Parts: sequence; structure tokens; C-alpha cells
Amino acid sequence: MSRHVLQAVGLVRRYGGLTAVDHVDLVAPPGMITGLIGPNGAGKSTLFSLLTGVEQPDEGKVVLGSTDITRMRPDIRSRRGLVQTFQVPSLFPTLTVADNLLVGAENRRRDYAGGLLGLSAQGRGRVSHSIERGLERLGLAPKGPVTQIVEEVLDSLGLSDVRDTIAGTLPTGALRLVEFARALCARPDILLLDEPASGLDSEETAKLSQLLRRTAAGGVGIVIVDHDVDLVFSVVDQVYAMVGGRVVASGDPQTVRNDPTVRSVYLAQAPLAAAGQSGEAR
Ligand SMILES: Nc1ncnc2c1ncn2[C@@H]1O[C@H](COP(=O)(O)OP(=O)(O)OP(=O)(O)O)[C@@H](O)[C@H]1O
Repeated sequence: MSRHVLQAVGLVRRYGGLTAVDHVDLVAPPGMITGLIGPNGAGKSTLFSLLTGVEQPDEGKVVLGSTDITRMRPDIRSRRGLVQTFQVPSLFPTLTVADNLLVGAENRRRDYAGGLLGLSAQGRGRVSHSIERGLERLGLAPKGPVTQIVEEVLDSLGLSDVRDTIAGTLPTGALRLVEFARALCARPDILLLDEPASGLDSEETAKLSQLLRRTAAGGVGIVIVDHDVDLVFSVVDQVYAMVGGRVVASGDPQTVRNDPTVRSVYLAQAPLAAAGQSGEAR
């Protein structure tokens, strides 16, 4: 399956007199992990919100593949393959793990079915299940029954044992994994991960790191914002470093780590040794 590249082009977001995101260009290709770092107030969260669609830019655009998605709502972006996970897991606490994953899988398929029927983006969300079942019978559904996708993801993430567990009863580490699994069930082109390591212990963070690499190797593009600089530098293929709303350095982790501006910013807050010690800022 060919997946889409995500691009930010000249994004600007102002709050009154403050320019939180100042003419930012970013390219997040499929199959690669892209990290966003910067000290507090650098504009990372605002840029992330512009990519997800939670915020609208004052200037510039967000493009997924060849489609300008700047004015699309987050849920519509999600159905088109730009899927996000949240700092606080947004699962349905009273549903089982498997049912939470089904919600993720159904969400994406509805847009696919609507696209075949020529419905508007909004109309796609309202396509009835009977039409979807019909498409499935005709062999036009993308990958067979959604339950199959759910079972595959449960299996590949080692979650089969908790498939019937009520999500709200799981500890933080497991919840984050289920949130990630649900995002995968939506068959993303690009996954936007906001603080995925928050609340995880070092063992869980190491597992997350492996999982991110495996997911990218499968062709999914990942954009990650996390305060854990060690995690970001160790897992990403490319990094964008922001200061004062602007991208001050970008490229492979080693290049960005050694950039004089990045070093001076991080050294002012916490040591960022070439060997890769962690800093407080992200
Ligand atoms: N809704 C808002 N209204 C006014 N100013 C805002 C708003 N959101 C963010 N800002 C300001 O924009 C700037 C960038 O904030 P942002 O949260 O994007 O930075 P950040 O890099 O994510 O910081 P942190 O690591 O502390 O979360 C900051 O000066 C912040 O105070």
C-alpha cells in the first residue's frame, strides 16, 4: 500500500502579538520517524495541533499526499490516514480492549466506503453499516472484515491476553499500548504521537521504542513529540528542533544534536552531551 507524506508549508500561528509557530516547513515521509524537540514554549504543541487540525494556521498549509487538509477537522484527517494518539489515552473505559480497537478500525473504513460512493468528507462518516457490509461482500472493502485487522494488531502487539479486558481497568503502560493499537487499526499513513512515553517506566519506554521502529519499518510515518529527549534522539530518523516558534535545526539526530544553537539552548536548561544524556526540555 502506498502511503502519503505529510507536509507543513510555511505554517504560522499567532496568539495576539506572540507568534507561537513562525513560518515552519516540515516533511514527515512514510516509513520514517520524525521527532520534534525544543525547550518549553518553543511552539511544539502548537505545531502539533496545526498538524492534527485542532488549531488552524494564520498562514501556510498542511498537505497529506497531494491533498490540502488545512481546513479539515481532526476526525476527517483521521479517516484520511492522519491518525493521532493523545497525551491522556482517549479510550472508551467501559469497553473491552478489542471493542476499543474495533472503533478505530471502523472509523477509517467508513471513509473508504464513502469515498467509493463519492460522498463528501462529512457524508462519509454517515455511511450505513449495511452499505459497508455490501461493499465487503463485493470484495471492495480494503482488507476484509475489520475484526481481522483487530485480531492481527492484538496479536502483533502481544495484547491478545487482554482482548476481553475492560480498558478502564488497565494500568497506564498497557493503556498507552492499547491506544497505540487502536491507532494502528485505523491503518494510518501517518501517526502523530503526543508524549507517548509519558507515564511509562524505562522498560515500557524501551518496548515503545522497539514498537515505533517496527511500525515505521512497516511503512507508517510517525511524528513524535516527547519530553524524553533520549527517546526522541534514539528512535527518530530525523529531528526538527524549534526555538521561539521557528525551526532552528533539522536533519538526522547526530547533526541536530551537534548543532550549535541546539546545544546552547539545551545546555542552558540541562546537559545534552554528545553521548546522549537526557535533558528536561524536549
Ligand atoms: N492558546 C494560547 N493562547 C495564547 N498563547 C498560547 C496559547 N497556546 C500556546 N501559547 C503560547 O505559544 C507559545 C508556544 O507554546 P507551545 O505550547 O506550543 O510550546 P511547547 O514547545 O509545546 O512548550 P511545552 O514544552 O512547555 O509544552 C508559548 O509562548 C505559549 O505560551
